[in-house]
Amino acid sequence: MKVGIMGGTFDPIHIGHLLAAEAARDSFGLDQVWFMPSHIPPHKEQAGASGEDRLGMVAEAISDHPCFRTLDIEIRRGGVSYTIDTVKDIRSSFEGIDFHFIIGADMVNYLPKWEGIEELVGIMSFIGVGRPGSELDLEVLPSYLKGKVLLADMPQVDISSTEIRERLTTGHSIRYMVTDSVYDYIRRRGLYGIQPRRTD
Ligand SMILES: Nc1ncnc2c1ncn2[C@@H]1O[C@H](COP(=O)(O)OP(=O)(O)OP(=O)(O)O)[C@@H](O)[C@H]1O
Ligand SMILES: O=C(O)c1ccc[n+]([C@@H]2O[C@H](COP(=O)([O-])O)[C@@H](O)[C@H]2O)c1
Repeated sequence: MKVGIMGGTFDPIHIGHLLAAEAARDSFGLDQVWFMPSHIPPHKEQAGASGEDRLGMVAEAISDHPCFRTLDIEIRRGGVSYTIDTVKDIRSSFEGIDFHFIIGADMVNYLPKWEGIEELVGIMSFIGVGRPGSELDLEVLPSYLKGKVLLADMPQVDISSTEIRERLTTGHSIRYMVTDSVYDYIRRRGLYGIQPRRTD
């Protein structure tokens, strides 16, 4: 079985994440994609929403896709979510699965700085997708990453969780940047500084 892992902070999950996962699934015939929110993201500020809410939003966003699942291993483990630790854990729990880690172009360029990256590429490959604002040039990657990053075509969307949080705190619409179900979750829970309110 071929599984893509879509790791992220998902603060909140948006359509860029969903398109990336679907492009990877479609391009490489993945049987499933597991969405895995980090607890504390490495090399980035701690998320604004709790792990429970970020996992809840992910579950809402992917509920209608037959091949998408959530994976709460990093939220449960706590601490800083280094991918090398996670991959070693899941490798022993899910023997025989061929794992591919899905990342946007910004993360492809950042791969050489990942903890234990040389060991990590010996365990699994990466699927990279384009993202506006980040040049995707595999030629500039160090030799140990050559052939380890496969590319999936996706319609590029210039959306980030940062922009969504900023729009919410300044009272602007985020409709269509996230699924309706995520929008409802944010309103129901009063996340990112908005007043909680019923959505029914
Ligand atoms: N619009 C997008 N297009 C393609 N890939 C994306 C897009 N947004 C995020 N990704 C990728 O999804 C993964 C998880 O991203 P993350 O949850 O940090 O979202 P983000 O929008 O980059 O968040 P933030 O703005 O808070 O930094 C990363 O590999 C990232 O490159
Ligand atoms: O292990 C690392 O050193 C590492 C460094 C940067 C990012 N990652 C992982 O890459 C995924 C996307 O990261 P982010 O910061 O865009 O949410 C997420 O699963 C992170 O845990 C992992």
